[in-house]
Amino acid sequence: MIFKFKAVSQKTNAEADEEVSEMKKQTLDLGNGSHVIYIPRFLSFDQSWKFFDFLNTHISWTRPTIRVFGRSCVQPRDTCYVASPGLPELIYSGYKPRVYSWDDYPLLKDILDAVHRALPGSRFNSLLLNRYKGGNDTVGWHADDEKLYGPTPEIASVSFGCDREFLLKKRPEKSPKGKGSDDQPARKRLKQSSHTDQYSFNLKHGSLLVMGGYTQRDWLHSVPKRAKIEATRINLTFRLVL
Ligand SMILES: O=C(O)CCC(=O)C(=O)O
Ligand SMILES: [Fe+2]
Repeated sequence: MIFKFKAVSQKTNAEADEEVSEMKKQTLDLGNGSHVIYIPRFLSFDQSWKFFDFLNTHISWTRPTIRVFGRSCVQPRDTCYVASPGLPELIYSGYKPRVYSWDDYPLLKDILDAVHRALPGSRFNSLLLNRYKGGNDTVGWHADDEKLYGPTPEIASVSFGCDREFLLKKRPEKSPKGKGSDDQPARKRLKQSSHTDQYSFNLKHGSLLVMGGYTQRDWLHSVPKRAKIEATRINLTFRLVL
């Protein structure tokens, strides 16, 4: 069944429930209390292009200098940060983004409302936007495990524009001293870390991906470079700052 995103307006609870139940939802249990939900057609194709055009043109994008492994470098993607007033400040990779308000971009509030309707019981109050202007733009392996999100952050990621691959890989397990996996033969280690330790999603235009439970503690994610891609992708990650 296909989820159709109609006008962004107030809906009755019954209408909202119907919308959510019409969406094709795939859940992936990553084990040990981590999971991912993927809804490929969260927003309709046409509506999503309207959102893309608006965001591409009107968001106040910046490409900041960040610090990675002790070195300064230009972040390989554009970014913008929106949050409700009075929340603790976000700092990542030594960079403290300027905070825009939801009132600066009412359309983002509409997308937030649609996310809330799709995920009853979840709440988000901040949003990190990323724009990848072609396949050289990327986000390296990381977890969104900043303290301000608490121990089990839920992150709702909406994508527009060009499809990009999104990878999830298990963090290497910390082994107790002296009993590390280094003691095992290489062949056995390889076997153990082979199958379900990495997943790939092709994040489609108008899709919603949700990372929940302990995903930020136990897994890393990335959007790798893709030399042949020239088109732009915009990604919105909604988060709850506690
Ligand atoms: O672009 C994406 O799909 C992921 C972005 C991301 O991981 C982040 O902003 O922390
Ligand atoms: Fe992330």
